[in-house]
Amino acid sequence: AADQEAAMKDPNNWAHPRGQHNNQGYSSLAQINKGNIKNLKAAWTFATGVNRGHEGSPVVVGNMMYLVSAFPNNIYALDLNDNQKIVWSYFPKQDPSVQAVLCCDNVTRGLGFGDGKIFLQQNDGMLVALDAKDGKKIWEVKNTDPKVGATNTNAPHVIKDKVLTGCSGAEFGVRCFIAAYNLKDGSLAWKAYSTGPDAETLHDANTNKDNPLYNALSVYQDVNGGNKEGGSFKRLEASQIKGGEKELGTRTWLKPQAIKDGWQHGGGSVWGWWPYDAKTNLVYYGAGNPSVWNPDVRPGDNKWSMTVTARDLDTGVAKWAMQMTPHDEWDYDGVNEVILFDKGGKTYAWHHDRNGFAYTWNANTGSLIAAEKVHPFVNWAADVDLKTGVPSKDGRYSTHQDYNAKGICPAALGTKDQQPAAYSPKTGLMYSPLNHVCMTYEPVESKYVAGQPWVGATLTMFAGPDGVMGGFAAYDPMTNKKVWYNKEKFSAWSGALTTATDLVFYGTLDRWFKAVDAKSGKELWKFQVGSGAIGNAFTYGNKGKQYVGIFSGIGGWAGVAMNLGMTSDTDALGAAGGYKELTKYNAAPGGGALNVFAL
Ligand SMILES: O=C(O)c1cc(C(=O)O)c2c(n1)C(=O)C(=O)c1cc(C(=O)O)[nH]c1-2
Repeated sequence: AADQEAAMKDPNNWAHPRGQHNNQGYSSLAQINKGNIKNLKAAWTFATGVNRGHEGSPVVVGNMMYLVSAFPNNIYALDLNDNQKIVWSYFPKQDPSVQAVLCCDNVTRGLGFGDGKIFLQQNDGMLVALDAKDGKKIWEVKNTDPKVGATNTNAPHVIKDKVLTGCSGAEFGVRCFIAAYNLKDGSLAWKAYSTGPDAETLHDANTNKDNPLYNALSVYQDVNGGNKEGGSFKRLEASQIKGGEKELGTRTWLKPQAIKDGWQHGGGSVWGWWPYDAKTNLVYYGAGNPSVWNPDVRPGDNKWSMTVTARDLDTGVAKWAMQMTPHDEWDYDGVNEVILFDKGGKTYAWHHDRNGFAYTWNANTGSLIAAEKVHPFVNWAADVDLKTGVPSKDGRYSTHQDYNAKGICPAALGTKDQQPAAYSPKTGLMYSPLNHVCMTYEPVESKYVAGQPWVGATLTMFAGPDGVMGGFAAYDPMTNKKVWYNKEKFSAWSGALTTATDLVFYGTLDRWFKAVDAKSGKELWKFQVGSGAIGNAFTYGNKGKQYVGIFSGIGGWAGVAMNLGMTSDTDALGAAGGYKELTKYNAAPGGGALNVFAL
């Protein structure tokens, strides 16, 4: 959309959920710097009145800021030129029962802007276009159906003449997808499923042309019965793999399964942040775990769950797709954001996966340049083969029905979850919030009933070997080697912001909003906000002044147990036990507010 493109050229705006189409979370605003940051003070705050986890960030266009709360997804449009007066508000009517179908708290990750409209993806599946001027509804479409367990938590992404949205529900056996709607009238442009026939995953003869080995029917050999207790999977080497196969979205769901044609309930949720490269017209996104979490009842690689895909924006057809965790045994969703960056005239795509590896691809071809563990505690796999993208699994951490596998690192919520990393073109480094959590994982038998939870595993979580639950680290994306690492008491469940003055901002679950030196990680400033922060740090300019901000409001998977007062170790899929100390830092529940700072 022309107005969105124009807005993104002015660094005073934050017109995209991650600032720009490249998803870097970077701002060229430079008023706040290492010298004066000690003078950074609270400028204004805004309470959303909603006491659940607040993720994402507002969007800012000119003098207007648009923000959305956790369920029921109330929107406020504030005039930054008039003391943040409420110009309009929009309170959608949603059936409260949808809250029971959201797996990991009542979160939403923000709004989209473009074509004079504000786009809201409601938790209940409605995608709504509002007039940015007065909040009047222009169109709405039903994207997902909570009756079958499908919901939405992603921010709508406006790209050219389309708005993209996704699908959550892999804990309910939903067959998820990414969909593109036309900005003008909400008509469907294309929809690409994560599992199923090529005609529905939108793979064609040219998909993975540059890397035919990504199109393998099988990348592991069963050892001692594979899925059976005591069994495991040996990686096939590139020379042993036959590539160029078709229809893998159905053929990698082998039999016998818990449910006939498991791909029809195969998960592959899509709820991250999606970058776009105008040079190639490619949009990138990750798909989540295969349903159900019990791996024994879905033999095979379960494509294209756990996959990063690059699609043509106009047609939706996949240019390339690489599966990161074939035959997932741990819920290592591949949904985490992809970040695009340029180096030496080439564009690369970077992705810190839940499985504990950071991946760098040639953005255009999908060829893998580097894949490394983000932290040495990752133990389920030793390494990743750069030719095939396949990790070598360690049988000691394979999971099997009715067997409680212990000491698996990372835990299901990964070395990073929804919280997006940021890139600085000034330092050439990626900055990633980290979870430092390990788990026990016991797959159990579970029957599919439409609209009911279909998880199929019990887990407990605990701090990793450093004795802390989280951290924050900088990586060189050309090698994925760590440059510096700070420990955090809890997971850093908040998205990062980098600025032209080599500052990196992020929030913590124990209520700090922090700025560190991008070169060294040294802490330069911190402020205590009203509740744990799981939102994304962002910045904007107004009347010559730079502001930085962040939502506070504890929640998400890490905080949902605290919000609901759950205390048994396995509650909230293991988060209740793992994050029980959060109650020492947060008054339950939630506490949604926006916190904004300036010099
Ligand atoms: O499979 C899914 O459909 C699905 C959806 C979501 C979501 O929509 O928030 C999460 C997850 N899975 C998930 O695995 C996960 O770790 C997670 C964390 C969060 C969060 O907001 O903190 N959401 C989700």
